[in-house]
Amino acid sequence: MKKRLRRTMMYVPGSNPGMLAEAHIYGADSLMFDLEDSISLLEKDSARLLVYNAVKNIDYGDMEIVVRINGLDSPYGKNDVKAMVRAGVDVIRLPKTETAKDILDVEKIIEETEKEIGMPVGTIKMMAAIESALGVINAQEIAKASPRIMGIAIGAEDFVTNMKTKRSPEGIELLYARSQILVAARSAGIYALDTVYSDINNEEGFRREVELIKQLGFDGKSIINPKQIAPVHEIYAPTEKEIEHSKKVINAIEEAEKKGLGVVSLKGKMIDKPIVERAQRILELAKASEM
Ligand SMILES: CC(=O)SCCNC(=O)CCNC(=O)[C@H](O)C(C)(C)COP(=O)(O)OP(=O)(O)OC[C@H]1O[C@@H](n2cnc3c(N)ncnc32)[C@H](O)[C@@H]1OP(=O)(O)O
Ligand SMILES: O=C([O-])CC(=O)C(=O)O
Ligand SMILES: [Mg+2]
Repeated sequence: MKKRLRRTMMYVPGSNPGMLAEAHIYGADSLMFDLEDSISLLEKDSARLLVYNAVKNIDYGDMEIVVRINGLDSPYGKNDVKAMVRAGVDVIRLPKTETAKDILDVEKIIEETEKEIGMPVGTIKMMAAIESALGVINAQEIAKASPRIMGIAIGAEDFVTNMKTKRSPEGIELLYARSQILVAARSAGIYALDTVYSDINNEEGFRREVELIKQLGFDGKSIINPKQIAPVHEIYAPTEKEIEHSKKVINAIEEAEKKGLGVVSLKGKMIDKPIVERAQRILELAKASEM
């Protein structure tokens, strides 16, 4: 699977033609067209058609196109899946995923549609949003349910509702779910995406949350507004100091390897395999951030 940066995945309501037409100009890493909770029941069918036409006709370039479908327990889910495979989206995101079976049921329709239109089976990737206690408990089986799954995400608004609480600035109510989702994603070797921050004018609060989720280990965040792109990219970018240090680590280990050593010290600190891996990741992120 192509390695991508997924620091920002921006929701775009599928019912808004203006936003669908312009969403790619702001520079998010991925766009996520929504057919689920931002769309009223009256607009479900027209939004599906709008998103289908947008994906078919607008040149989004290299940008990753994700579509959040409605669940198969709704009257819209099956048609959403079929239309989005036909449109040729990169990723179908299933909301409110609770079990591996939820994934397999959607995958079956994806595969049938791929075969119908002569698309190689496996082309369309999947993503699961985990938004309930049951989903969190089953995070590991969800993450491993299919080789199509490129990542899992937490959906905190639904999750806190299910948990009979609400979101706080510190996010203590999300710590267990975030950690569980991260561990599940890492154990499956896939991406982990954090949830939306709804207060779009509170930049300070947003930045605090982004610092927290970066430190926990998330690859990035679902966002809802172009204003949220720059702070995330800025916070995820490695500092000059980190880049310089990482280069020294790589040089030191290369020198050590020439001498047949697996561990060396750099300015009195031990350098071995995990530290080298971290340095490599920082340099990859720096390259991708065009630093
Ligand atoms: C719990 C959940 O399920 S969350 C996921 C579902 N929610 C969503 O998808 C909501 C996505 N976000 C939005 O619809 C909007 O950002 C809103 C309604 C929250 C705020 O909208 P606005 O008040 O218009 O925001 P703002 O004034 O910052 O917009 C500035 C520009 O960015 C555009 N824009 C704003 N949000 C988006 C977006 N998500 N995607 C694309 N373009 C956007 C606006 O159209 C506007 O463009 P213009 O200057 O050409 O007119
Ligand atoms: O994906 C998200 O973060 C938005 C969402 O559905 C939720 O929070 O319930
Ligand atoms: Mg939700």
